[in-house]
Amino acid sequence: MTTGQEQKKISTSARRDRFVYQDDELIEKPFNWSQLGRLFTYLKPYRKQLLPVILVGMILGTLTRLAIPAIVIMAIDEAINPKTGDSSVSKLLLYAGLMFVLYLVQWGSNKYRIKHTNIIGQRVIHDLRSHLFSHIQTLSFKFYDKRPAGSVLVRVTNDVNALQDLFTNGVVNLLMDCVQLVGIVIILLAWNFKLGLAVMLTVPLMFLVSSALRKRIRFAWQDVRIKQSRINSHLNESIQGIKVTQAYAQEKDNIRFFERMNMSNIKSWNKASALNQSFGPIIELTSAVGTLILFWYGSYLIQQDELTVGLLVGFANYIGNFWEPINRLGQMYSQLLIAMASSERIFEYLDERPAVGELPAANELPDVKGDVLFDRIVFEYEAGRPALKGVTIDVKAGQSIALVGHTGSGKSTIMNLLCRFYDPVEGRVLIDGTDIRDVSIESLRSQIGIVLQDTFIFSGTIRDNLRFGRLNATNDEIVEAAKAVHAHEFIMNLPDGYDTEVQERGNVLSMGQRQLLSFARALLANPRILILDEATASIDTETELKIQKALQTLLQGRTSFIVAHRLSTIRHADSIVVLDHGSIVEQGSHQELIALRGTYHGLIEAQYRFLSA
Ligand SMILES: Nc1ncnc2c1ncn2[C@@H]1O[C@H](COP(=O)(O)OP(=O)(O)OP(=O)(O)O)[C@@H](O)[C@H]1O
Repeated sequence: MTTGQEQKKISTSARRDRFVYQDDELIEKPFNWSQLGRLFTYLKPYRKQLLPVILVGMILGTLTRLAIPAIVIMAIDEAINPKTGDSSVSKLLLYAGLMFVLYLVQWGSNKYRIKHTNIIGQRVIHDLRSHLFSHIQTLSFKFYDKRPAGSVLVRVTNDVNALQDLFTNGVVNLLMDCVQLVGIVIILLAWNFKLGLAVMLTVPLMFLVSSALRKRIRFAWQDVRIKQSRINSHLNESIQGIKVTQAYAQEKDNIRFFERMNMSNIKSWNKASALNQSFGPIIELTSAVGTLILFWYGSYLIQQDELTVGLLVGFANYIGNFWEPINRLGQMYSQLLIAMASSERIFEYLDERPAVGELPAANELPDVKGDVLFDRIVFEYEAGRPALKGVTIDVKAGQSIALVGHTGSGKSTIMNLLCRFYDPVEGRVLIDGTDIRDVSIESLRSQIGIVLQDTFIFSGTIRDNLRFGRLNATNDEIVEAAKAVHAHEFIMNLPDGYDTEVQERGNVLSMGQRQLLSFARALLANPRILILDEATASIDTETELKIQKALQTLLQGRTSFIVAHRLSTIRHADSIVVLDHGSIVEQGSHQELIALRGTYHGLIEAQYRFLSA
């Protein structure tokens, strides 16, 4: 089946399913040598450590391995069955002693090689994983918008792991086997050209047969990676969405879906593994034919006096050593194919540039006063679907601006642009007259505090989570910030107060408590510009009243943007911007907009009707 057909099959079957994971597709590319070269650049920092491994482990190991059959030949032809003179026990003992020393050297060099290639290999894997992780940390929201978290996870874990074998012993074994093969070929041809050529007749035949297999093996392993990636994506989603799944009693359906994915993964793995194993019999067959030729033609040459018995035994010995590396090279090739499939996926991420880039000469944004201008902003997440259509908002330092409008009208998008999570397609965002694209992202974001709709609580203590706002905040400052937003009380009621451990996403905390924590976090950061996105949506009326006061302190002297559905919370804003389908339809104070009796008035009325219904 062609790759195109396979791709089509995968995407149509995915579309029929309830969950769709389509980010990974089979990639049809020829074996990519430059990619292999790129992979090996990770070995560069370890050149110095590699040199002794190559010299001692590889060359010494290979030389001794090649020398042993030569000693056997000498022992037979000179000590056991010499053409002239009698057999000699002392000579035999000498050769036996020599062989013992060679075996000892071989054992030592192997031990040294295995130990050091493992150490270097693990370091390379560590470097690659760190590089990948730090790279994806810098990628923009746009990158994450398109990919399920599980799929990103697989690349940093499974795909990097898949390179482990290659780097721990693969590379060195590959080189050793190549050197050994070349050595054997030269020795055999030099000893007896005709016999050497005859026993190697089967090699081209073997390559011909196995090359047909290679492409299929590469695709098969790529397919396995894709299946695993989908399993991880689904697993991640299932864990994140377990509450919704259980609330809608969809567990059985989820289990069935997972089972199908799991089964399909096994099938792919079995297929790839079977293809892999088909290398073995090909090698065995060619090896058997080669040995047959050796003894048949070899005995003929002995009869013709062109070969000694010792040389025939030596040939047999070398031939055994000849197929062994070829067999390993075959396995190594499969290993290489697995590694190529994974590295393709790793490099795809490493080549991804942040959609929001930084100019090479980006300056630090100086301490800001807080003037913000959104200047004729046009923005679209996906080409052709504008989320903002020419929005201009002029905010003076210290003002509070409320953004209201129907769901999907573009409120959060405006805030995303202020933080440079995305860049506008047209127009610019200025802070104190400076285009935010001209300054470093870190200096920009460090001066903006955000309380997002989805408050993320990291694994760690409450104190650590608060300190996320400002890493060098003292314990007293943390408590002060928590008190200011009325979080102190509930924190002190937790089993270990500020030292209570919370888990990822803060499951032990209520939504309201999580929001209070993120208020305190923002307060600690003490930014000149503050964004509260739906900040009060999950807080009960009593708590809301409490924090209204705290918010006033929090907002004082800062430029603030409040995105809120609860219109009661934004009454006191200096200006209210009403958005509709990505455009500003009204702007003014609460009183002015009420008097206008337009969209804002309609929103207030609707909310009032809803509350009193
Ligand atoms: N990551 C995204 N990728 C593609 N489209 C998006 C993305 N985020 C938002 N949109 C689209 O952009 C438009 C504006 O979304 P935005 O989140 O700014 O609305 P909002 O006014 O904040 O809505 P809400 O009040 O529901 O939070 C919507 O049509 C939405 O579907």
